[in-house]
Amino acid sequence: MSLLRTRGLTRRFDGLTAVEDVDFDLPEGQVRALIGPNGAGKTTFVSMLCGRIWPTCGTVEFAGRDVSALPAHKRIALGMAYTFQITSVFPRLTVAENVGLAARRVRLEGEGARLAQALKRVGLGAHHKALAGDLSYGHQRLLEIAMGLAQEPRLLILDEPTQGLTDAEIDAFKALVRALKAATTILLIEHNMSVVMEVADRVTVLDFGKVLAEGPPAAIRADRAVQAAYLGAPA
Ligand SMILES: Nc1ncnc2c1ncn2[C@@H]1O[C@H](COP(=O)(O)OP(=O)(O)OP(=O)(O)O)[C@@H](O)[C@H]1O
Repeated sequence: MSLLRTRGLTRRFDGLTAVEDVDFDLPEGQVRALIGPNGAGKTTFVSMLCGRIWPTCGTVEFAGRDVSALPAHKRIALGMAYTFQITSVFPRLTVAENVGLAARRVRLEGEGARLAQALKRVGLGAHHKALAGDLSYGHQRLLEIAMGLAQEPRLLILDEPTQGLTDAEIDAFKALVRALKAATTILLIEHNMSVVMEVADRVTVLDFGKVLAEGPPAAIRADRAVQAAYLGAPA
């Protein structure tokens, strides 16, 4: 059974259709990469999954339930966690306080061991007392992932998690995704193809708001239509 499913998901902004009629199925336990050229509709699509923006039409189902009309905090309570380019990090709180706040959003008590574990998993264990705003950009990205993990989600949605990370941090991120895989379904928007090739079970390609291709990473990389979309040329 799909943990996440959309049918006919569409979003228009004024005259522009950012996401058009997307049917998407993500089985439990899978790591799925969502890729596509700039402006393809990736962030708009995942924003509708999370309830950050409303679709123009279409449905989102999560864990067998139609969540299309649920606001974001109710989807989080059902087990959907997401990161959107450090938008949820409070810079004047400590790293530990940020993770504790994230856990309490799903009414999980911020009990020390679990929160420490979330920080350790992303390699920030030694930084728990630091002010979040004093962390490097890459560390703030990792903190946001720890905040998601502290919610013990069934589905973790990551919007460009490796953007701004150093090579060493990217390697740590790849290891983290492999380690999480047994317990958490992951959907990640990713521009770095080495990350996609190494961690994704399957890849969905969006282009002009529509699904252009879906399949295993190696097949997607070899797909002429996908290559053409990135070059902006017809296949
Ligand atoms: N709030 C908005 N108002 C108007 N147009 C928008 C809005 N948000 C997104 N768009 C447009 O929708 C299209 C898809 O944007 P989106 O950010 O979802 O693409 P993306 O694939 O995530 O791009 P990128 O890889 O550059 O982040 C773009 O043409 C964008 O300009």
